[in-house]
Amino acid sequence: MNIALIAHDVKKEELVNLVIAYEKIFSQHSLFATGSTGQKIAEEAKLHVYKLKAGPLGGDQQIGALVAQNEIDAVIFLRDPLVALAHEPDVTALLRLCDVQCVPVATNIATAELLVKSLERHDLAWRNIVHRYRLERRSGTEG
Ligand SMILES: O=C(CO)COP(=O)(O)O
Repeated sequence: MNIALIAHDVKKEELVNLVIAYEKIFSQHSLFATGSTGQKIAEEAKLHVYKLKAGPLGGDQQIGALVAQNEIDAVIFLRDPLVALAHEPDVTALLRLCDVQCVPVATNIATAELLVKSLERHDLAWRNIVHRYRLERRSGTEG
């Protein structure tokens, strides 16, 4: 599965701790992250992360583009709920696209932990079936 990890500054430590605590599970998936979040996870959790741009410089939108292509299977986005950010529209757009594509998204640590445990139980395997079905339909219409 392709998992997107994003955290605002006050939540970065929390996200890194989650990744370290569930390193065994996260190491079985491909991780994508906005710039500074990805940097911190790579350094502290020692896992490979595909790093996109920093959130305020378009990283949220890049993750959103992957979600729109249905290339992300789950998003953990620990937001700072107490401040308004200059790139708030990007955050809202990303969450909207998750709803459009029915991508599971966790915005706090409690839900994030449930999502990680569901990865372990392969609860998201249905997404592979959907991917395969779409690919087959696409190749069927091309041929
Ligand atoms: O701002 C962010 C998400 O909106 C996070 O971006 P960084 O991971 O680059 O700090």
